[in-house]
Amino acid sequence: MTLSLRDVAKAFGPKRVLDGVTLSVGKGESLVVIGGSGTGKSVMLKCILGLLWPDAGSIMLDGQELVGLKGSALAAARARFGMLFQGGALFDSLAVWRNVTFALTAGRNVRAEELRAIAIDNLARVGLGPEVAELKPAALSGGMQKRVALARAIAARPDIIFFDEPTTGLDPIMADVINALIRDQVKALGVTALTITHDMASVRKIADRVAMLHQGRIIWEGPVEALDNSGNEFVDQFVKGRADGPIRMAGAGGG
Ligand SMILES: Nc1ncnc2c1ncn2[C@@H]1O[C@H](COP(=O)(O)OP(=O)(O)OP(=O)(O)O)[C@@H](O)[C@H]1O
Repeated sequence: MTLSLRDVAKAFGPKRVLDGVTLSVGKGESLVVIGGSGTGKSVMLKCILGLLWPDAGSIMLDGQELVGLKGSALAAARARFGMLFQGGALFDSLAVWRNVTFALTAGRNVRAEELRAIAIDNLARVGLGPEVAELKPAALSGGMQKRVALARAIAARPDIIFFDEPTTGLDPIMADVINALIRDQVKALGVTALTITHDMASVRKIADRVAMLHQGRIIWEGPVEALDNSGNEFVDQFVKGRADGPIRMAGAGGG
């Protein structure tokens, strides 16, 4: 599946958050969008998911315009999406296997034993044993919850998966494990992936290609190998995590 944004704009009152975002992700490709806090990464993702409507521009999914879709047409497009949210967003009252297969039951009558088997298969893909299937999310560590959330994101075999800050709240070692699982599963399933993050370790591990959002536009994009020699001073400052440079953050001090 190919996803392409063209001149996408979104403002909240006088505040222009997206100011003409143009970006594509090709079939089977893993694209990571980086950018500082408040640069509009989440707003961009919400526009793609149909949770916000852009003021202008086009978002095409395999040649179909998503902007303006409603009702069953929007639901059909979304059925091709998988998502891993920042907090994992598991349902506390449901056993892990119910969480993993949640999207598979929508409007269909599938036998519990069949769902449990699908859950166990997808849990194995993220390194979790079948005993985890019966537990409630609250009984799991943060790292295990992320694994379950990843199992859920892949269980419906979506055409494209969106990862929203997939390593938030994890220690660096667990973050590396999750990043490796994401990369391996995305490649194994041949799924298209779009990730938003400011975690450079994630970027280096899961990106084929990187795009940087700054002041409402994509100011640089290139293969992950080019990140350290981008020739772009904004990218350079971000990648190296320097307070000093062309990017001025509110509250960061300096001039
Ligand atoms: N519904 C809304 N109404 C008004 N302003 C909004 C709304 N949603 C987002 N914004 C503003 O848009 C800007 C971009 O927010 P967004 O959450 O997309 O940033 P981000 O790049 O995802 O940041 P972070 O990395 O910190 O999550 C912020 O200034 C935010 O306050």
